[in-house]
Amino acid sequence: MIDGTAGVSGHREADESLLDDPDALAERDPGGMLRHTASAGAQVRESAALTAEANLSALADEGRPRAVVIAGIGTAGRTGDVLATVAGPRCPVPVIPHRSAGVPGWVGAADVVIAVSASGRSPEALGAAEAAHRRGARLVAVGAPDSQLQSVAERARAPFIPVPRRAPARASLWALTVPVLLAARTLGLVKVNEADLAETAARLDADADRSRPTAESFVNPAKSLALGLAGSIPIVWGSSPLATVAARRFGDTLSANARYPVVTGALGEAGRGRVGLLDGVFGGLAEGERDIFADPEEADGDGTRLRLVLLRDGGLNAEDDTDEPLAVEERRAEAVQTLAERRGVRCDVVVAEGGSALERLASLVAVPDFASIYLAMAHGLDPMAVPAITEMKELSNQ
Ligand SMILES: O=P(O)(O)OC[C@H]1O[C@@H](O)[C@@H](O)[C@@H](O)[C@@H]1O
Repeated sequence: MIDGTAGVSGHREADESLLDDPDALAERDPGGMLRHTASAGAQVRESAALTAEANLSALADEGRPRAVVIAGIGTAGRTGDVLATVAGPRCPVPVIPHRSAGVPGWVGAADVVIAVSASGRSPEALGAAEAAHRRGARLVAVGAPDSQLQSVAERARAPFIPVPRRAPARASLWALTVPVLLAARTLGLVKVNEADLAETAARLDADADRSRPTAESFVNPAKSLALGLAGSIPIVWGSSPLATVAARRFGDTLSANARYPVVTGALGEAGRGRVGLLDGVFGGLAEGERDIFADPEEADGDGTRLRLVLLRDGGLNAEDDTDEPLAVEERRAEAVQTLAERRGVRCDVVVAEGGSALERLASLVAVPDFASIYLAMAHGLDPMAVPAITEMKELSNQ
């Protein structure tokens, strides 16, 4: 056990046996990150109900906006990426996630700003809500009830969707995402229907069940993904725009929960650049030097290696002429798997399931979310405590 300078303690080598010991898991997760993450399906249902109560109909009175800006940081910011991908390339107006304070200079009365903050107090979301109001843009706010964000929304006479704060922002992705999607639906920008929401919630429940702490590693997809990643540098690539949102989300949770460095991105882009990582000192070069007769279970003392996680969409974009043809995405995914295999870089593949874009996204997010928590716990790290983020906020006075 090592004690870090910030009071975080853990061990460098992952201890596999911890993951199959429910008491040890409970002890290492005092804040209940596993429980919060397992509530994803419930978050979808609850947020759908809360959004219905908030009555967004006035939002549509002025018709279709020129553009929609989703303002927020961290997980709140990811909701903008989710909306952009679910709206897809056929969306009639630009959907623009915005992560810095204020709003882009061009935002005006013809636009809609959706300000999102789990705590209801991030300077980015508050600044955007205030700027939207000043400029006469339509505003929708999503976040903690009785927060500063709610006050700004009330002052602006803008709809506010209260999302109860039960967990850290990163374990509230679904609670924050659903109001954003439903606001966009009211504006006529996405086709998310009640069945899509119900099926997405059911998918999240089923994946939470497969990933539950009492399911042992050999049948638990999240535990086996975590153990595969242990001690490696994860490279997470998404085969499509939708899968890339899931890849970036896995980057967020691997960094914050497991405190692993991680490279994430779109496979299309990586294939023209970052795929070169597979040849480097953490990739093919390291694998080439490995003694093929060595016991793979032996402690991995001879260097850190890459581990590729490929999130494959295989979605329903065949008829979508403005999106990349499915066949290209599929060929690229096969190609990178071959490349990794030739270099001895191990690769995990998660394949999306489900009919709607939202459900497919859920199927690529759920198991990796749990894996990031199990990876933290295999190292004896409390997945909830993030002293570096708190310290950063204090030092930068935010
Ligand atoms: O959603 P809010 O509360 O604005 O927080 C936005 C982000 O803030 C950061 O400091 C972290 O806490 C992130 O996990 C979070 O997503």
